[in-house]
Amino acid sequence: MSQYVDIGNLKVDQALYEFIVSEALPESGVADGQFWSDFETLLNEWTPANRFLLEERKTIQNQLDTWYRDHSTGYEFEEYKGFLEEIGYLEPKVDDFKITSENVDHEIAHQAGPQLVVPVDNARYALNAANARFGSLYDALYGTDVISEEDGAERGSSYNPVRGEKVVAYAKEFLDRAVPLTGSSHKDAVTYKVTDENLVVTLSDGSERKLAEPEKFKGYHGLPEDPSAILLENHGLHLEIQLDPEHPIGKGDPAGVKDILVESATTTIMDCEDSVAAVDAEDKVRVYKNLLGLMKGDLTASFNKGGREVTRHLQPDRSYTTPDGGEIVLKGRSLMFIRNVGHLMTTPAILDRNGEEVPEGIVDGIVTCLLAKHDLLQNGKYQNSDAGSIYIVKPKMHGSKEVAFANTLFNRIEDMLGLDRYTVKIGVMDEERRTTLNLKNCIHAVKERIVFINTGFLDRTGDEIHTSMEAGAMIRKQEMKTSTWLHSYEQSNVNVGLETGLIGKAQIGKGMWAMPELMNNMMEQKGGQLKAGANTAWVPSPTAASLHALHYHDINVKATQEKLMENITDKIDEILQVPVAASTDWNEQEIHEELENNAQGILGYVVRWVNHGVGCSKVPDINNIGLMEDRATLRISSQHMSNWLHHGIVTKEQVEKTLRKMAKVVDEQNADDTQYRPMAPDYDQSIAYKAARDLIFDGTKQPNGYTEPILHKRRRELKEKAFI
Ligand SMILES: CC(=O)SCCNC(=O)CCNC(=O)[C@H](O)C(C)(C)COP(=O)(O)OP(=O)(O)OC[C@H]1O[C@@H](n2cnc3c(N)ncnc32)[C@H](O)[C@@H]1OP(=O)(O)O
Ligand SMILES: O=CC(=O)O
Ligand SMILES: [Mg+2]
Repeated sequence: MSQYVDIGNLKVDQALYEFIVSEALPESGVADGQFWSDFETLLNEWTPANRFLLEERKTIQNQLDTWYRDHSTGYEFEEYKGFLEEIGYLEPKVDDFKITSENVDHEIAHQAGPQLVVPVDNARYALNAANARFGSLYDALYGTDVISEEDGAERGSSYNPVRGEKVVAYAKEFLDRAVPLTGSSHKDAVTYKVTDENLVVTLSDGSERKLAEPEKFKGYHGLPEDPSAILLENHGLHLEIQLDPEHPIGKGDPAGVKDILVESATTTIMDCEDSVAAVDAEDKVRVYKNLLGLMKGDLTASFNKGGREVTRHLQPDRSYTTPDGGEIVLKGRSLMFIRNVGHLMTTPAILDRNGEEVPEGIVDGIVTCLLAKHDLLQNGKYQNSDAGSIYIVKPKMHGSKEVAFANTLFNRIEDMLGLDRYTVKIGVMDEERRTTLNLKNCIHAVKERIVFINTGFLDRTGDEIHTSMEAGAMIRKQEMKTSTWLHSYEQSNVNVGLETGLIGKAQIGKGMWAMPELMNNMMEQKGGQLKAGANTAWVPSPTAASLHALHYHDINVKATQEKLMENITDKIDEILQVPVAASTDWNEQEIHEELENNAQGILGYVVRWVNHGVGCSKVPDINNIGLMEDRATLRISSQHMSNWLHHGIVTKEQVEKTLRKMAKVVDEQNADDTQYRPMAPDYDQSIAYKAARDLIFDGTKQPNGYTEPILHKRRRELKEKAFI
């Protein structure tokens, strides 16, 4: 239960207060008294504007609901578009402009590469993510389905040499594409050595080869005639051939190659939003503590792995001898962004002068920038931003006024923390329909500090369903992925990013691969995001980052973007194609499948969120494929079920029955977890089950279809019960 400290007219939760005063403020150059008085002023000034924007969301949604109901027998597209313009949903477009963001780190401005996302409340995972700048390609291949288990290549519990051979063959074929030898293959190499500042590779027939592009050789470890590592670079990304003829793997390799390290997550998003469950000050402090540890470089996590106690720290930088005998130092860690929460929620961590919870987005903005200031002041062991910037990702904003609000907030935070103007950079999630349609205006509102746009297609799909809830029954969830609106939204995002000058200054990013176990499919499909114009795309794990990194070697992202610049067209009319089903004559089996799949995902995710405070989980779907579920995927499933219920495709009884059935399935899936509290058979006693029900039965009433109001309420209810 919260104990509050009175600071001016604010009531600040004791735990948060103590963390800020004793850990976050010292050495930040910001004085305690001034900090709290500025905090209060900022809240007084900007809470009303925040509330106003949320009211505007409601007004717009009500107008849309009414319009769709009034046009239930059909409408002309131009009439619809005219209505959207009239209510300000479609904004008048700003004149052409280019962004002017400065002091942007190389990894964002110039280097195309994977972007890893991690729930920052989990120190073990967050450290792993920050360290995922380099990863073992052999491990990523061996441990995933990229290498098939056919012909004796099963994963098994001990090392399988047949599988090992396939891994090595795959990796060397990759080397032949990324850093080819003149007229030969890395498969034929028997030694790698450095002669006259060049990489010289001897083949089994005794002949010698050089790299087809010798300048790709960047450095080495060990002696030139007997190196233990060779550093290469392709498309700006590094890879390291590790040599050790004594190593169990190196021993079996003609050239003693024991592994190939690949530069993987060039950037990482430390997530305070959809992948965490932070409902009160206690949770927020856990999130902030980890972030401070990451910014100062002293975060550690100790845990038992495979029967051994392990303590994880941040990785140091990597140093190599250059071909001419000098030194090259590479960053050992991924460049970190911090994703704040959006404008919607309030937090009980601080109460204002009226005793009301304050906007969580404002608290996140102030506190996370304060934490990141330690990086700028070089108070820690390592440097995150060499360019002196703080990178904040702002999710779930609707239209340019909301982005402008974030911009003003960041101005105020900079003033409050003694930071130069535009030190705080912003990554804008393009994940709400009103932002997609007005993206150029949104970018304009932050043109001096924007460092990315990203198609968060998961939230965006949830918003698509909720926005047009009254328009009719939506197509099936799986069909959304190939629908017109989604395809044009993705294209439009790239077009607008290119048009407003993001190349060389900011990232054009694409969304999450939400099937962490289907890495082979990822390898087949995720390169498509780069061909479509992105220079970064989200991955759910370090392993996925190492594998996705190969796409950046195979595809010349910069050339692709430049080519796409030649064909920029307006996609608004296609984006406005509402995904209402043309026909609703799905058979019983199809309806059943849709319901069960959604219900299983919802329950499987919500039970861990509400009962255990876990914000991101791998939950099996009805085909038993583990899917990454977070609040955005929950938004889709719950809104989809609400939509079908609302339009009579399914009945309340059918939904209740499905929920009860799937709750048992989820209980069984969690049977091995001793901490797990089953939902069946006392469904009415399970707070988690009730949360899942609310999300569906009250889904049409949730603000923009968001799941956080219900999740927070139910999690707090559970925490209070546990406290009593
Ligand atoms: C729509 C959106 O907003 S998407 C953004 C939000 N989503 C995310 O952030 C996804 C983050 N990913 C995750 O949380 C996890 O990968 C999950 C929940 C999907 C799967 O987690 P698990 O079932 O524990 O994964 P699994 O057992 O396969 O792997 C665990 C190992 O991988 C590591 N790992 C998994 N995901 C990550 C990650 N994102 N970052 C760093 N390490 C990770 C863990 O540290 C662990 O390794 P360790 O034992 O050495 O510490
Ligand atoms: O935040 C990402 C999304 O897809 O939503
Ligand atoms: Mg999102």
